[in-house]
Amino acid sequence: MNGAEIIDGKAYAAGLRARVAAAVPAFRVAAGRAPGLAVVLVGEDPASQVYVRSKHKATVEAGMESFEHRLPATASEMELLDLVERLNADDRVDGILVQLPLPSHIDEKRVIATIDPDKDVDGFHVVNAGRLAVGEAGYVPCTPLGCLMLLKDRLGDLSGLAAVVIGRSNIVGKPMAALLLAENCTVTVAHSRTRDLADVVRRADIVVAAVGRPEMVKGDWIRHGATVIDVGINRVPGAEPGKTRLVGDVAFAEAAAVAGAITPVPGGVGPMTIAVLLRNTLVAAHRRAGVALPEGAIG
Ligand SMILES: Nc1nc2c(c(=O)[nH]1)N[C@@H](CN(C=O)c1ccc(C(=O)N[C@@H](CCC(=O)O)C(=O)O)cc1)CN2
Repeated sequence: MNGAEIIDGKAYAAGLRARVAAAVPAFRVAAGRAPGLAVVLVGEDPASQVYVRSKHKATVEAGMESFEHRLPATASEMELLDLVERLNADDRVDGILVQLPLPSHIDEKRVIATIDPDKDVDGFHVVNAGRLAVGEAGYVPCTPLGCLMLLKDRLGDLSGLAAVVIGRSNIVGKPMAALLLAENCTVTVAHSRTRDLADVVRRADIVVAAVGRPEMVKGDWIRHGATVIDVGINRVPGAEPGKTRLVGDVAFAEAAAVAGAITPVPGGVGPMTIAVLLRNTLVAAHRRAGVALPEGAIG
């Protein structure tokens, strides 16, 4: 029996995008310009092209200015670094995002390190990772911040809850753990070397799965009533030859039978990524222009 509440990330993301859009006109009046987001795509990765197009559309729909830069897959690291430096110096640009993954000849760390931390709306720069670790205001990576918003929307106060984050990437696992710790959860970060992973997960009130392995987390790993956030987006062969379908890192049907609430894939965490990007860009625009963002404007 499927007993879990299905957490509708698509609906929550639509609400957040509407709140961001509603706050833009007041910023335009106060600053005399729109918030600006620059997105850089290197190469022709099909999924990245879709995400960058969606970011442009969402930015324009929110009333912000979108600066899209596309470089060929053959672009040198130096060309990309020069572009990032130009965006750092451009006053119309509040947020800079370099779409990942980058072609293998480009050093991702070097590119991220070149972005001005105060325009780093992806929250990937070590300065922002450090700010998050010590509880200072900065920019938090969009996917984990989106997960936290969904958790707080369902559970309210997270204090004292046992949370397990499966995966320790710099982009999701580590910032997710820092965010949950800041909410006074007791946090365990599990990974490929964790022993008795199923038992570790069974103790959790909150499970965040971010490993990138299709349906790895089984239903009998989930504690009755737990809240399950599935960050995985894995394309696997579909029922018909030549077709594919998306699945998460959690075996959805099994887990939904025991969980209290669970995010679906698609339609769970994924749509939050772009909504939080707009939220971070709005925050960056206010900070850079020295304009106060009204309390509670974007939740
Ligand atoms: N610089 C960055 N690069 C990448 C990031 C990022 O946050 N910053 N995240 C991902 C890709 N991504 C945004 O860039 C992203 C991934 C997924 C979705 C989404 O809405 N997914 C849908 C399903 C989409 C589909 O059908 O394929 C869902 O889960 O419902 C949005 C954005 C890597 N790169």
